[in-house]
Formats: sequence, C-alpha cells, structure tokens
Amino acid sequence: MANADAAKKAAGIRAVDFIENGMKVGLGTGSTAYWAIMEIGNRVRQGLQISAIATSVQSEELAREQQIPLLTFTAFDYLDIDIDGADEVDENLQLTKGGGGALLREKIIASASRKLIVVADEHKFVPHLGAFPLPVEVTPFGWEYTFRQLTAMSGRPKLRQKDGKTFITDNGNYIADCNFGIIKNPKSLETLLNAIPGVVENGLFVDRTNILVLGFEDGTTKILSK
Ligand SMILES: O=C[C@H](O)[C@H](O)[C@H](O)COP(=O)(O)O
Repeated sequence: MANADAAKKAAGIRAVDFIENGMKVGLGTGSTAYWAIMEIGNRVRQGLQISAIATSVQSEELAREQQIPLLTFTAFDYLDIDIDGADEVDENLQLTKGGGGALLREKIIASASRKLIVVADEHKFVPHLGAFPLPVEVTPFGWEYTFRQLTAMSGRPKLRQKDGKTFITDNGNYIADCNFGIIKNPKSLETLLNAIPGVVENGLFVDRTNILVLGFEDGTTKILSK
C-alpha cells in the first residue's frame, strides 16, 4: 500500500471510534471516507447497530455492499455524526471539499449532522486554503453566464472534464474548478459564491468541522478539535 493510502486508511478507521450504537450516521465520499465506510461495514457485521445516509451514489453503493442499513431523509430530522474527507483543511478546521464532485450532498448532510468528523491524510493540512482549486457546482442552464460572474470575482473557473466529457455531478450539474489564490476569508467567499443565481453550492465548508482526524504515513493518527 502506498504511504498516502496508509495515512488515509488510518484516519478513516480511527474516525469510526466516534460512532456509538444507535447513531444515525452520514457517510462521506472519496478515498479516505472509503476506509471509514469499510470499517463501519466491519463493525455492523460484528453487531454495531446504526443507520446511515450517503453523500454520493458511489458511497451509497459501497454502503449497500457493506450491508450498512440505509436511511432516507423522510426517516430523520438530524444525524448524530457525519464522517467525511476533505481536499484541504486549515488550522481553523475550515475546509475545501468537492474534489470528487460530491460537495452538494456532502454539505446537505454535514448541515443535517450534529457533529462533523473530517478524515484526511497529513498532506491535506495547510496553513491557508486555496492551493487546491475550489469546486463550485453550477446549473447547466446558463453556465456560461455563471462562469462570467465567477471570472468577474477573479475565480478563473475551469469547466471540469472527465474522460474527455463535461463532468456531471450526482445532481445533474456541472463543476467550475476555481482558482481564487490564497483564500483569506473563507466565510465571506462561501457566502458571495452562493449568492450567484446559477451557483448551487460551493466546496467551502466553514465553521462546520468539530473534529479532524489526521492520518500519517506511518499509520498513526492525530485528533484535532474545535
Ligand atoms: O467530492 C469529494 C469529496 O469532497 C471528498 O471528500 C474530497 O474530495 C476528499 O477526497 P479524498 O479523501 O479522496 O482525497
């Protein structure tokens, strides 16, 4: 296993220790959240009783394979805990997410959760957000106009492509990968972006993280909390 994978695996597995019997759990998306879902599956098969909702079609399929009981939004008012990855985490535990395009469902589920546990390898921990392009989910209708608004904000948007085609999110939208340089005020940028009519959501997760589980390449973990 590559060292970065060992760090992701360590973080994902460690985060599952925060889950207690009877909890309603949000399942994140990506290669770090993958390990948390696999570990939840192990513990469910050993008798842990939880129910869960996934932040992407991919994670939902994995949860089904792992025999994790799944919830729908009609079945709960809130979740106890959400375990999800991040593309960047700063010292105030503010996040950039959406490298895999799952940011909208991830933000809905983070917002529905009493506690957000972020799992990340050590390389994601940065002094300032902004080196990783900020994903912004936009409607296909009028996307060219929306991109002009993002350009006017100095966001230098690029339409995300995958396998030679425009990338489509689980919600049928496009992703603008933006470059705002160093993001000095994530809270204000998050609000300004969501005020553009064609923007559905953006990948800044501000003041949402309760606990960060950082994984290191030697397989150890460190817990940071707010
Ligand atoms: O859209 C994807 C999510 O926000 C992921 O949680 C994020 O990109 C981190 O993914 P990974 O753990 O694979 O680096």
